[in-house]
Amino acid sequence: MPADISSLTGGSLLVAWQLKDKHVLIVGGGDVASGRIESVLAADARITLICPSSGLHPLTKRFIEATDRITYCDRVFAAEDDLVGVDMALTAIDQVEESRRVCALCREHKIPVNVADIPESCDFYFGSQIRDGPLQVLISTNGQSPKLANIIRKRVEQALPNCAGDAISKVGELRTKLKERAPGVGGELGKRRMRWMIDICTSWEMEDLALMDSPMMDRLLDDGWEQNVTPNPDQFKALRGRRSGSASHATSASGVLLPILAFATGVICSGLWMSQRVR
Ligand SMILES: C[C@@]1(CC(=O)O)C2=NC(=C\c3[nH]c(c(CCC(=O)O)c3CC(=O)O)Cc3[nH]c(c(CC(=O)O)c3CCC(=O)O)/C=C3\N/C(=C\2)[C@@H](CCC(=O)O)[C@]3(C)CC(=O)O)/[C@H]1CCC(=O)O
Ligand SMILES: NC(=O)c1ccc[n+]([C@@H]2O[C@H](COP(=O)([O-])OP(=O)(O)OC[C@H]3O[C@@H](n4cnc5c(N)ncnc54)[C@H](O)[C@@H]3O)[C@@H](O)[C@H]2O)c1
Repeated sequence: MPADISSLTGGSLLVAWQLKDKHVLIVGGGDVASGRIESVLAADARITLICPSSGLHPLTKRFIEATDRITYCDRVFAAEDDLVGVDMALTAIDQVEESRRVCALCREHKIPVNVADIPESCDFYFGSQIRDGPLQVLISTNGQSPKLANIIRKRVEQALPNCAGDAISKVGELRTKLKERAPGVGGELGKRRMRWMIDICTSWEMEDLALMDSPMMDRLLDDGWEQNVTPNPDQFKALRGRRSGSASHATSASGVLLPILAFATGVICSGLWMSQRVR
């Protein structure tokens, strides 16, 4: 909590809106709309795009041709019928009065809306985005300077490790495996699970996490979670080394014992045979 609560103002709520299989209406098909399409597709939503074909940006055309997740309507926005079943609306048109009309209809139907040319009419703003697999970074200047958002994004992008997206994917897999072993929500088990994940994420470098494969995750859960320890990568390797070391001791011990046993059996058998012959 900040020392001065009165400083908690003047921002917007930063959330990662889950749009999977939701229905997004995009009005307009120009330059800005093509960027919206990309963002919405990345969120696994379905799109209805309304725009006369004469106004389509080349990138928008490519999106329409490349995926069946876009239902394309070659016409201008008509009326509230176009809003039936819509979970979110985005307008990116060059007719400000028409933008206001679409926005007013969305408000009537309680549909969250972004109006590219009128910030005051937006329920939410877009931001400059970095995507690397499951990693998503959004830079927002809260409407003050989109170009500076773009410049800052490029600097942040350079500062991020190349393996960040891979590391997150691998940790995601490990968390899923852990939850399969230790299922349930909350309680003491939940606390222990969270503590263990926090310790792994803090004691392993992202580069090491990114290199994990499925068998290695299973071994980390066997040697770490099951034993109630959080080995760092070096300790984990040493633990494994000791295990395989003791396994090879066993192998070498049996390698020595077996010939001795075979020899002894041979001596006994030939002794018996000899004694038979003597009789
Ligand atoms: C971040 C980004 C995301 C995206 O759109 O995906 C984004 N604008 C981007 C670029 C950009 N937009 C504009 C320029 C020209 C230079 C300039 O004006 O600075 C450039 C730069 C360029 O093109 O290089 C012009 C512009 N933008 C808005 C208006 C209307 C107005 O302000 O009245 C006008 C016309 C102004 C006029 O007529 O003068 C409004 C909005 N633009 C926003 C987002 C939201 C606030 C985000 C924030 O502040 O953080 C907000 C409020 C609504 C929204 O769009 O959701 C994307 C960069 C992506 C990237 O490259 O990484
Ligand atoms: N928010 C931002 O980041 C941002 C950035 C640049 C520009 N803008 C503003 O956003 C608006 C769109 O910008 P753009 O570069 O994509 O413009 P654009 O001219 O490339 O595209 C406008 C599109 O709207 C379509 N259109 C117009 N009226 C329509 C209607 N009634 N129904 C359906 N489609 C209709 C046109 O056919 C065209 O495809 C402009 O007003 C611009 O000033 C916003």
